[in-house]
Amino acid sequence: MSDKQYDVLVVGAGSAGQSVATAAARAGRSVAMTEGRAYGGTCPLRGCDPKLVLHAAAEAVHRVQRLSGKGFTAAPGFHWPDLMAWKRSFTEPMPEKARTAMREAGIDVYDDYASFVDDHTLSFGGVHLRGKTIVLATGMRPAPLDFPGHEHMLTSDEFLDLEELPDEMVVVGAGYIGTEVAHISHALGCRVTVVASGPVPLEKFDPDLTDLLRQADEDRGMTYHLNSRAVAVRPDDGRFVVTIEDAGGRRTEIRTDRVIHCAGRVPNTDRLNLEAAGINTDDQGRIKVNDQLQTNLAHVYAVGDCTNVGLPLTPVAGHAASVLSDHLFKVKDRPLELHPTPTVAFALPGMAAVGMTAAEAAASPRNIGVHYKVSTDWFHPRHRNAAVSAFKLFTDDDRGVVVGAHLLGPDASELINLLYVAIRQEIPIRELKRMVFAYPTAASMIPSMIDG
Ligand SMILES: NC(=O)c1ccc[n+]([C@@H]2O[C@H](COP(=O)([O-])OP(=O)(O)OC[C@H]3O[C@@H](n4cnc5c(N)ncnc54)[C@H](O)[C@@H]3O)[C@@H](O)[C@H]2O)c1
Repeated sequence: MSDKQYDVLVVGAGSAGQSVATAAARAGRSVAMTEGRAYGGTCPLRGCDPKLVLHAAAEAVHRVQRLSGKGFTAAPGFHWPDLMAWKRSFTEPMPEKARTAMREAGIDVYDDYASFVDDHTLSFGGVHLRGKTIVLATGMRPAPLDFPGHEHMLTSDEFLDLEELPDEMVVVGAGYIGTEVAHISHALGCRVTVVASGPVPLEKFDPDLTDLLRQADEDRGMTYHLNSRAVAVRPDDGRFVVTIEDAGGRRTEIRTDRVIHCAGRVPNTDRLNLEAAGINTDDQGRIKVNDQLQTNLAHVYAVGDCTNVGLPLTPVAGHAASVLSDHLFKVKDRPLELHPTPTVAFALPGMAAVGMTAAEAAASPRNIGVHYKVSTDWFHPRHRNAAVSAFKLFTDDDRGVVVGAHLLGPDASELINLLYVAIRQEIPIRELKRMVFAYPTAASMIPSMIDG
């Protein structure tokens, strides 16, 4: 028996949930939404925004460090608590702002975790609410770990709230989050050891570029333990000892101030009681949806990081939410357009990729050209005395277009967007080579990136 019925129930007030809820309200639907944590979700509170505030500071210091002896005579003074206060000026207003925006849009807002009672009914905030349509946008969180002492580690969320930057830290995991935490912390003065489960950091990026990044990191004093996993953590006189194990089973102990858990994330689906509704998930617990973001139940949709569609990235969630809103509120049906999706790891320097990967190029039956160069001595990186710069482009030589781009170096995070446009719009290579870009910018390297 439900207390009230709505046209649309939205679970999760991150960017995807807010976007669909607002579109529903604008379309005249009655809407209730609920959020178990603070309104706003990962990107503005525990992800992109606070990370970028820290990264901007780290990048500034890093650039000065690279120019030491080339005009700079001293490292800039740096005070972590001031940076945290600056970060909080972004994060702290967000929950109230987001919650108020939802209420002003006419949405009934709740602050609780929702769980299914039956396929049309959710329980939250002490009530049972029935939705004609239900949208799940619950996001992800740091994966629970099971090795002894894992509770002594700080999650990446907690790293973003540290009151003091430790002198030393061990970063467990070298995906996007581990790499970003490691680079930010190292640039700002922390001695960093990275425990990477694979042969390179950032395994989802191009292996040649990730190896170059690792070499540059080691040259400036970061320590990597590759093909290794953290298997235990124990407190030790105000510090911590991490036990790591390599692929051959050899164990090493590392003593450090803080241990940061960057060992993966899981979808927030376990509290939803999906079984009560009979909603299917994949083997990683992500909600299975079709290309209209519909689950196996016709009236239940899911969007964003909690689904099995697209990379767990903010712009992907934003695009999916907009496609779903148009579909649900009958503006128009349009396809998800997620290929290619540009992606950036905010390392120092940045790593970015879009389109065909090396593995896909090797397996492709097409005539694929590979244009790989270490470009550290090209003008743009050299002006900045970058430690490393490199690119790898894949071209479809029958069609004369770029199909994949992989970048490491200063301004990679911006340059990748131009290459995304080139790939998505299938701009002929002969056109790209004729374009006159502003000089000396990162973009001005594009015509020279493709041989021939
Ligand atoms: N800049 C960005 O766009 C950005 C930033 C952060 C996160 N994200 C998104 O969030 C997702 C999650 O990122 P992530 O970095 O948390 O996860 P990830 O899965 O990319 O990396 C986690 C790594 O930790 C390793 N690992 C697991 N247990 C370990 C252990 N005991 N010891 C050592 N290593 C261990 C895993 O093998 C994996 O390589 C990414 O796929 C990305 O899409 C994107």
